[in-house]
Amino acid sequence: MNAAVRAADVQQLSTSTTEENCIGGKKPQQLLLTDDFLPSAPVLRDHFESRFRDPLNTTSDRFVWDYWHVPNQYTLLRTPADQFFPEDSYRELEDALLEYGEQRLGCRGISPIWLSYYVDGCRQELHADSPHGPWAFVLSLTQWEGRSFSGGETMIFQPHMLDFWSSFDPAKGFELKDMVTLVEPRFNRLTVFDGRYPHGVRPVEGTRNPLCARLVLHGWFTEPSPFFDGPLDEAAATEALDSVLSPLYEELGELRQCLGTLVVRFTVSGETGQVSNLRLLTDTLVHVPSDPDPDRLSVRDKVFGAIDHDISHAEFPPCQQGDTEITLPFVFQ
Ligand SMILES: O=C(O)CCC(=O)C(=O)O
Ligand SMILES: [Fe+2]
Repeated sequence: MNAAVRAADVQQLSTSTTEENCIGGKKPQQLLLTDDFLPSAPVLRDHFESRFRDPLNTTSDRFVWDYWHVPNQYTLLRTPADQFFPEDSYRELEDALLEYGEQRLGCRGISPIWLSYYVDGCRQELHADSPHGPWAFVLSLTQWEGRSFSGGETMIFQPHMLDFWSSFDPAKGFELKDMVTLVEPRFNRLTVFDGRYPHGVRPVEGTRNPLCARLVLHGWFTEPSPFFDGPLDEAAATEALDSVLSPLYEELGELRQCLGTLVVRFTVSGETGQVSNLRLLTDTLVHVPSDPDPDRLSVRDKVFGAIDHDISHAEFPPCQQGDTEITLPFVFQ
């Protein structure tokens, strides 16, 4: 088996699973890949190269790199991307990430973006980033094809590693590829993953030249928050939503413990105020393993069922100007 994933291999969120629920998926999402993410990626790459092309040129803009070394944990060179790139190029990058976050993840913010390069000896050992936001991202500017180093893949614990014994097979050997998913940082690939899973960057070996290094932009999507896209008056919509959400939150609070973020999106008809097209945008909801529920997926089904039922029956005020899309996150912590 090839341990590296291709974009096509990555799980897509199913929009329909159990008979009673319309929303929901069998498993939480862990990894989302988008190749050819940013049209201006070559411009960013060119800018990086222009700063290193002449190693004997000592203008002050060369002195922006932090050699970040935490013994046995992190070794890489990094700089804040907003100070490194020209304003226009940086704006394009930030806008594309914000748009992706809003449309695809229901997250309205991003953390400050780092630009990091990895030459021989650089790496990130296993760690988890849960406080930073529900999704970590890595946008690669690495010339991956024809690279002169080994390593450099993002490695992410496979979910069964956090529930080791229930899937343990004593008859089978077990190697790195069976424990982690390796994602190649191909040029202009956006890798988005649930940073709560232990993850890292495999040691880069073989080049000391920044022009040949692993080069990535990275950070976190933050602020899962409700937003409204359409003509419905936000104050009126909020009032209608609140009357559904109070009992729903109470109901969800009584369920067994879950951790993660669910984001749903639905359409409110301008004509009738009724809800349709309720769907799940993202889902990282996991059942807390120490909670003694023999059927560990059932709590997810209960959550989906409650949200589905209550949101589908919400009544919004009609709005002559047309339909409104509402995005609504549920954060379980
Ligand atoms: O560069 C990567 O692939 C992962 C980066 C990461 O995990 C981090 O910056 O926390
Ligand atoms: Fe990380």
